Amino acid sequence: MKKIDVKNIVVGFGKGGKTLAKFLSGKGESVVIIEQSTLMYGGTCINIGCIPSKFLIVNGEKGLKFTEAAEKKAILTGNLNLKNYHMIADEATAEVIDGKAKFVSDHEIEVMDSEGEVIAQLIGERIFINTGATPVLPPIPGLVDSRNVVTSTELMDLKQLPEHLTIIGSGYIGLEFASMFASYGSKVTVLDIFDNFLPRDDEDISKLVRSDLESRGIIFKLGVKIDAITDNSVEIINKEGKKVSILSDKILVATGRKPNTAGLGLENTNIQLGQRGEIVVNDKLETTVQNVWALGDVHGGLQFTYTSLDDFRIVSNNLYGDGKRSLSDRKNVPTSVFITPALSKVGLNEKAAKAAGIDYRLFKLAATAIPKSAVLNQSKGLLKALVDPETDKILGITIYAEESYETINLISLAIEVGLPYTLLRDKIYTHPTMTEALNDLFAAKNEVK
Ligand SMILES: Cc1cc2nc3c(=O)[nH]c(=O)nc-3n(C[C@H](O)[C@H](O)[C@H](O)COP(=O)(O)OP(=O)(O)OC[C@H]3O[C@@H](n4cnc5c(N)ncnc54)[C@H](O)[C@@H]3O)c2cc1C
Ligand SMILES: NC(=O)c1ccc[n+]([C@@H]2O[C@H](COP(=O)([O-])OP(=O)(O)OC[C@H]3O[C@@H](n4cnc5c(N)ncnc54)[C@H](O)[C@@H]3O)[C@@H](O)[C@H]2O)c1
Repeated sequence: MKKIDVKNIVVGFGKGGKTLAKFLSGKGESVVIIEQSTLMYGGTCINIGCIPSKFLIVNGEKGLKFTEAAEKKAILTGNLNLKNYHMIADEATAEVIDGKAKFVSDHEIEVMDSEGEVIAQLIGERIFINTGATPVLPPIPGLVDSRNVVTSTELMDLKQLPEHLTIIGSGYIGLEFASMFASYGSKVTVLDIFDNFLPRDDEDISKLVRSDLESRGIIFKLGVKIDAITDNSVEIINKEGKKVSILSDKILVATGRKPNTAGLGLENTNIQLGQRGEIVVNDKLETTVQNVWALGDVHGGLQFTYTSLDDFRIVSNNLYGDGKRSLSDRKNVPTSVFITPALSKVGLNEKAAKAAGIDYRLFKLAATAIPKSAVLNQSKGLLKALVDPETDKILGITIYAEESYETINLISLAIEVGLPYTLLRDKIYTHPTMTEALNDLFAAKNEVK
């Protein structure tokens, strides 16, 4: 068994952790990164999250057969996994240890192999926890016993397209996978305990998204109680109190992801957990134990690859920069749900502005007015922007339109630096692009009075 005394231990090969491991080894410091699964070098995003799901979404839209797309996806993730492994393992002062990490005290960690055998004992001057999140499995009778219940990870690895896919949860994963599998030809039903579809979006946007998804054959049953799951059906009680059985050859559970701290041995430390099992951190991502930090999904809050990457910026800035970067700087984080077309947002929408009592001017444009929509043969969608009546600064935007996942980053920057909307309205953009919609969106004729 190895005994290692090292300056830096990174627990989990996630986005924030691997970027930090590379950064620290680049400074010539000793770093050990511990990863429990060889299939997960590089973390959730590249192996079982963003990249494979977006690859399948894009290829479904292009009309590829599911089995062919799934095979190509496996090659892509395999290559990325290997590249990520070498990115750290090839560094002179870094080492990758395969196994599950468990704290035995504040700065001591044991690593176990798949049989639970301890294969290494480590003492780290600094420890960075980056263990991500795992799917929440609601206590629905039959859920754990059904042979056909899957998480997003297993669903993406199927060899055959399910004929009837039922999805429990209408959040990010639920909607992206509904859109994806509808493209491949599955009959998709989406269930949610809440009746309120896309509860944080403006009503005109959420109604439009729902009717567009329904027009592609996706069935929504919202505000339902899921009574039981069998091998081939989901039994629900609908809003009218009637029992309904939904034929399903696969059932995707997409009811949220919780911080992954199970088995990490935090009970052997002074690292505090919050009410939802998240590692409690301060504004600089320090845990309640000195020289132990937490990055990414495991500390609660937003669950995105790009926020985990930003956690790396906070930690590295505090270790080696001016120490000024913190979680409170994280404002106007853009988001995109990769349905077809994509739903992207940054800053305030009408709902949030009204709730906060913030005055706004509203601009609205149907995506059909954008020339590039015709080029892409996708004219569905709606753009809404809120502007401060006093300063002309943009308060927020919702873009439900093709390629909004690109355009949103420009608006996020405009909000960050406080540009007036007139600058975006009058800027020269290349043509034909979805971004040039900003010329039109902010035109006087599109202000809603
Ligand atoms: C299907 C899906 C699609 C998604 N799509 C997007 C998207 O389009 N855009 C986006 O920004 N986000 C997306 N996300 C969310 C995003 O993937 C996560 O927020 C992000 O990957 C979290 O990264 P992380 O740094 O917290 O850790 P992770 O990347 O989750 O890495 C944690 C690592 O720690 C390892 N680990 C856990 N416990 C231990 C232990 N005890 N010992 C050793 N190793 C351990 C795990 O095996 C894992 O490799 C998606 C997620 C899913 C599931
Ligand atoms: N494009 C992206 O950036 C992207 C894509 C996928 C995932 N993600 C990240 O992954 C996280 C997890 O995604 P998710 O979709 O699992 O969670 P989510 O929180 O986005 O949605 C969960 C949904 O499940 C519903 N739900 C909860 N319990 C239920 C129950 N018992 N029965 C029926 N419905 C129930 C909720 O009402 C909600 O609509 C997201 O929050 C997001 O941060 C991001």
